[in-house]
Amino acid sequence: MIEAVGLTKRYGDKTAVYNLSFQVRPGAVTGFLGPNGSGKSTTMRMILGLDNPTSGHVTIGGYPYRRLPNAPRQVGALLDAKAVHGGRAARNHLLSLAQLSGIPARRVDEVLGVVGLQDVARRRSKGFSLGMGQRLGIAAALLGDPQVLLFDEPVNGLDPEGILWVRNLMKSLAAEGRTVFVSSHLMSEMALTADHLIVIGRGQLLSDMSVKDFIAANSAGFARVRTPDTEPQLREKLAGALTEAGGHVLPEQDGGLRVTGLALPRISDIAHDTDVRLWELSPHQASLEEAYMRMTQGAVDYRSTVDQKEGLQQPLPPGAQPPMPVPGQGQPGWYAPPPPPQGGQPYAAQPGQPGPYGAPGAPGAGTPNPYAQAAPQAPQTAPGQAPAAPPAQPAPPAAQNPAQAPASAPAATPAAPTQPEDAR
Ligand SMILES: Nc1ncnc2c1ncn2[C@@H]1O[C@H](COP(=O)(O)OP(=O)(O)OP(=O)(O)O)[C@@H](O)[C@H]1O
Repeated sequence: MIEAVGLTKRYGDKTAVYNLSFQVRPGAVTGFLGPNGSGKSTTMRMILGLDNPTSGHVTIGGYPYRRLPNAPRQVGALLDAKAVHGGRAARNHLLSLAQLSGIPARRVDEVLGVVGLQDVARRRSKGFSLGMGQRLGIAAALLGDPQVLLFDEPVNGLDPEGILWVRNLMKSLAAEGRTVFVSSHLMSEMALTADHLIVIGRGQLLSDMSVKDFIAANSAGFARVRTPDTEPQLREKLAGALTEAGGHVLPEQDGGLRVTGLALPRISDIAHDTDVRLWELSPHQASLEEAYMRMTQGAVDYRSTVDQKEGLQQPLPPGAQPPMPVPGQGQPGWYAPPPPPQGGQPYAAQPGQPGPYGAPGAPGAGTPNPYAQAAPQAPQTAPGQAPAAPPAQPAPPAAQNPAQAPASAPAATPAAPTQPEDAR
């Protein structure tokens, strides 16, 4: 098991990871998610003893990595697939790692077979494609047949066959009782691979729960309703009746309606009572991607301005803040994001009403939220709005202790060594 307690890492005045506590348990694939720059790699490096925490600690099986007896046999890691000597043949690269850890040469050939590189084992890795490099990094991680495995973006650059292979590999490693901790930005892939999720934003814990619970906590099911295309007035009639009955109705691009707050049989009864025929009435559950986007929306540091224009970012009413995640909690009652509107802002909330996606006010209202992004153009005092956001950077509660300044390059190196960030 990996256990982090109050893990904090500062680089000068930049807080990369702040007060992070979590456990990664054996027998499951635990996904590690967060927007760009949220501190995933920094956390992994601290787990592997490549960076020293500014405060807090992290252990593997009860030991800090550097004090683990025979660490390369217990922990395997893929942090940066490019961190290999390109002039060396793949097999020689693995052989040198094996020799350093007292691992027999036959294991090198075994792992080359496992990752499918046996035919190119004698080729120099500098000629490898991105995907072949990833496979070599995974082979290095598997070399010591370790109980604990960390993978930072393992499917990066892999083709669909390779992605499927990694998915099955992760699952089978976990099924053997190993601890598998894997970061990824590919939500659809994580939904298929991970059992449990740890989500961070701006270095802090946003969520620690099963994939199923994460989706349930950060989204709500909705019903899709379609009335006959040939009679648009029926759609308006039904939308009015559903709203009157307490439903929350959003138009969809194809002319359908997205309804929350009413059970399917009730929607059917209302349609019947108002004399509206239905062409569709179907239940829907948000995807992991939708739930993740909703959870992390307030903790994204780098966002394209084009995304907003194209509707890839959810539209908000003028002046409103993005929904604010609450560390360690889900956000019950949030609905799956609606499709991008066809121009205009059809979902604008009325002052004093819940947000356009059914968010019942700002989650965690009254609690300072370190993740909310400042929206400089937003007026802060209009009624019915989320409260003003605190500064974008998480504010450290205490001044940094000079005695705990970031350490210099560590001596220990995991199975797939990387250049320690501190040493750069
Ligand atoms: N050696 C360093 N010196 C200064 N700042 C650093 C250093 N390493 C990381 N950071 C900063 O710490 C923050 C977290 O970076 P990190 O690489 O851990 O994020 P990440 O979640 O892995 O991002 P990505 O998903 O883009 O890989 C970033 O703001 C980054 O710029």
